[in-house]
Amino acid sequence: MEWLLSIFRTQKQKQMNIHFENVMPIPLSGLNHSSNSIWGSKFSLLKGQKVMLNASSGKGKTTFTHIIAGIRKDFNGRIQFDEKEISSFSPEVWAKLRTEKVSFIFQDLQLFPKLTVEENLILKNSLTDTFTSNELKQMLQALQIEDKWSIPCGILSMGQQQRVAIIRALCQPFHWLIMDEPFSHLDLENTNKALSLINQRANAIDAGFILTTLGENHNFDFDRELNL
Ligand SMILES: Nc1ncnc2c1ncn2[C@@H]1O[C@H](COP(=O)(O)OP(=O)(O)OP(=O)(O)O)[C@@H](O)[C@H]1O
Repeated sequence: MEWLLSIFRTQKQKQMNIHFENVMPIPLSGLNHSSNSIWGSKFSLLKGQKVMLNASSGKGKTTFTHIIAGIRKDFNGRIQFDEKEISSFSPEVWAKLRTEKVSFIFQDLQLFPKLTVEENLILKNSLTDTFTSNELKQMLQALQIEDKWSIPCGILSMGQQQRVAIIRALCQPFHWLIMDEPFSHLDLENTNKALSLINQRANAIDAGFILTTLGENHNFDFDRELNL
């Protein structure tokens, strides 16, 4: 790793595993899937693993992330967070999970466009008081957008917005960080910096992450590669 940010406090947590059994989204169930596709198969993602899900457009990357986020329930099969089946979770359980255990970067980012970078970050960070203002600024600096602190997110470039969304997703405790094509508007240098930041934060808290991509090269040694 080329640089290290010193703000990430080491925090050991009892992390969770994710188990998949014969998961098949209903809209994709009539299609042919390759023999190494995760759809319809049985596998587990173990705590702390760094996972890449690589598939071409339309294969179901977003569907996969939305199913894990509890946003979509139109699938057959079972998914368990440790021994608990996610289809049984109430909205309250999902809300607690999303604050404390699973963080997401959705493809459409879901930033508040009229709010500044600072306001977008503080809104999320204040739920768990994970970082100080100064630490947030250091993360912006690490991703070369420190001059955007007071700028409304809606007028940033897409690549700048992606970097804000990445930092925002780090502003909570998590066992897993799920990211749907988070670097699609970033050049290689910024992709490497962002992935390094994510990895440092994940390592500090023993967390894992799942990153979907369209097959771009990442200068990173993933523990596991999944296909659709
Ligand atoms: N609710 C739905 N009803 C019917 N078909 C759907 C539904 N949601 C997704 N699909 C279909 O499932 C397929 C996978 O969509 P998805 O958005 O998950 O792909 P993706 O791999 O993320 O694509 P991209 O890389 O272009 O973002 C597409 O053919 C899409 O039209």
